[in-house]
Amino acid sequence: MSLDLIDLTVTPPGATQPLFAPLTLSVAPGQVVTVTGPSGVGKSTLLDAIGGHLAPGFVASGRVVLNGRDVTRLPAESRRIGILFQEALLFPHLSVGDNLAFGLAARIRGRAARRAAVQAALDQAGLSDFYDRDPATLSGGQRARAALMRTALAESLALLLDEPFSKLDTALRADLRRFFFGHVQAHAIPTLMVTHDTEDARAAAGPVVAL
Ligand SMILES: Nc1ncnc2c1ncn2[C@@H]1O[C@H](COP(=O)(O)OP(=O)(O)OP(=O)(O)O)[C@@H](O)[C@H]1O
Repeated sequence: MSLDLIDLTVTPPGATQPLFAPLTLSVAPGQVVTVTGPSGVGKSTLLDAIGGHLAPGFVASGRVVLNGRDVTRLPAESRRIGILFQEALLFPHLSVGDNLAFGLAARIRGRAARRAAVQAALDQAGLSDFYDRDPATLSGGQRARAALMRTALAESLALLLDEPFSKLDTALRADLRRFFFGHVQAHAIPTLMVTHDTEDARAAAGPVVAL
């Protein structure tokens, strides 16, 4: 799987200039490209444009190509690009485990096999006993970990991460980086990560692009 951006940029509502110079970039299968840049330059907006989630009034130009297919005009739900926002959201009406199982149905057949895959991810995230918990009862850090694991398990053709590890304490952060980047590599998922954390970039071990 590969992700290609061709002359991609975004102009905010009412502005005459795009936020950043048109970006052309190839993300190889399993590669993690880190995106940095000053506050307000448009890093989160770039991820929104790639995922097809731009807020009303923002206009993108250029192209987004996934596995050689131009997805620029496709709605977000047809792109199969997974996004992990800074404010990690879980579905409030599902248990933590069912949140992680969401999206697994197509890939892993059988309830027991799905439950085992989810439990393994929860164990990895230090959330072993959380399968049946209501997401509303989790701390911010626990929610961030669960959302990270849900994103890892979902069947995405590419992943976009916005400060994915910022809410986690140091020990867990190193563990989850290892898990997440290992997962991305094993499944050959091209990944773009916005971060201010130089340790994140080092662990990702891919190119760094400054907007
Ligand atoms: N509704 C809007 N109308 C016009 N401009 C907007 C609107 N919403 C956001 N912007 C501008 O879009 C720009 C890009 O914001 P974005 O959140 O993508 O930046 P960022 O690089 O991710 O910043 P940070 O590192 O602080 O999260 C900002 O300069 C912001 O002022």
